[in-house]
Amino acid sequence: MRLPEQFLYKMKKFLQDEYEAFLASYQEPKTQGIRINTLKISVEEFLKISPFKLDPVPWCKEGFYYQEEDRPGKHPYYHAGLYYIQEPSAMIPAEILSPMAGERILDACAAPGGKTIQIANKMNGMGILVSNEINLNRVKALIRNVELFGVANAVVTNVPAERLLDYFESYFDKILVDAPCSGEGMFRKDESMIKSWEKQGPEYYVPIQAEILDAASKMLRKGGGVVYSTCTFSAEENEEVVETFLQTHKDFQLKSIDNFPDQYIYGESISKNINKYGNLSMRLWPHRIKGEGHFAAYLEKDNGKNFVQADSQYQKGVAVPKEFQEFVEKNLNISYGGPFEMHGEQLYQVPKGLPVLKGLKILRSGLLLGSLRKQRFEPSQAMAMTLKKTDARRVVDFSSNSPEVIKYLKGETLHIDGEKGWTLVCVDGFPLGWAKQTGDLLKNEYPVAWRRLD
Ligand SMILES: C[S@@+](CC[C@H](N)C(=O)[O-])C[C@H]1O[C@@H](n2cnc3c(N)ncnc32)[C@H](O)[C@@H]1O
Repeated sequence: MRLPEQFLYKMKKFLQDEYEAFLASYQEPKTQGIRINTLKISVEEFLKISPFKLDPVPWCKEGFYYQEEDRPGKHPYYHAGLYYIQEPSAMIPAEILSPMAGERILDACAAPGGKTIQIANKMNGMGILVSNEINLNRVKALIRNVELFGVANAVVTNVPAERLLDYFESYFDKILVDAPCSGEGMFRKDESMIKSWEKQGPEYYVPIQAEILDAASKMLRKGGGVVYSTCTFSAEENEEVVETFLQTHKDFQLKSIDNFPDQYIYGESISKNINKYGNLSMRLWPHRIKGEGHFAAYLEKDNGKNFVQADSQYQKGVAVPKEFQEFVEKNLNISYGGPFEMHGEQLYQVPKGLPVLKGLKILRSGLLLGSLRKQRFEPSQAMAMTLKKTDARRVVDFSSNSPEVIKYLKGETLHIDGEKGWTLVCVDGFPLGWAKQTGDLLKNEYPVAWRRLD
């Protein structure tokens, strides 16, 4: 791997006696991890059925390293949303943010969604999660992940994070700014990042990072907190962004990050080499830990106002459509409470307490339940992925090593007898998607875009 000269020069100056160890880390294989999706299964239960040998990630109790030869993305449990594949050091920002059930959280730069899913796990379906991404292609991956991992309380928006300020001033309890960055911590994982760094290095990203962080500061309520994180090593994009922010935002202070062992997080020799904020922020270095590297800092707002909005201004829902009611009565063992919204022919269950979002580019307004077509309700894949096996009246449950499960994931029709109607297809008790039973055929309703090709 050919690392840019200018990058190496800066790292040598920065890391001093740790530089050689840092450089040697590029000879090591990249680290790979999964994080258990606790919206679907507890860590303890997953460990009982795990098809992989797993070693714990020290800073995230749901995170585990897997072995190089394993392919977790191919296993049916991945398609059931039981775990997210995530680089282990990328698990740290959401741990520091520490979102809780019932809070209002913004993930300002969210695609492809690893941290959004982690935040949603911690919120356990309660509260409001706004997941925003500027890039239309990347936001598609974000939506897919929100749906695959069974997140029901996320509103997915597709605007520059700064634009959200028009709608959410002083609204959020916590915000994650996992900022676009020069990606120096990605070189080992993805060599194409080296070329991109050569075109757009730290100086390109600093003003963008500052602007997003400034907008985030105004969307936070009094007493709220923003975690600023990057997957790059340059001090310009990390401690210096934080320092400039604190100089211009006197109502914020850096909160020390506790509960994480410092000796392998930043270390004496490095922190004395950066500004006074170095000691309060967190650095994961690839030569000190098993991970590709990350930066995170928690900025707390000790002033400002709380979001107050008259009830009349809250979004108005629609009455529950009778086609949906009929679907629920015929096919499910559960019921749904509102508020509901219709967008075109799509029916959503929206999280309670959103402000009026007229004019905002929203791609998902909470849980997409399905579509009303020709006076019939068709349930969505997103809905299937939020259900439990026991929630559906008709279920076909395959074992993870049965050939049928792969056939289903490839979109094939299956020859199976059963009671006519919508049927939830599961693997070892975990939903994968819908099928329609007609006579001795199970007609596949797994979305075309999700189907396995191999
Ligand atoms: C480091 S990545 C986010 C990774 C994501 N948090 C995760 O865990 O999967 C940064 C993202 O910010 C997006 N981005 C860049 N500028 C933005 C802006 N002004 N507002 C919102 N998102 C932005 C990029 O397209 C990119 O997807």
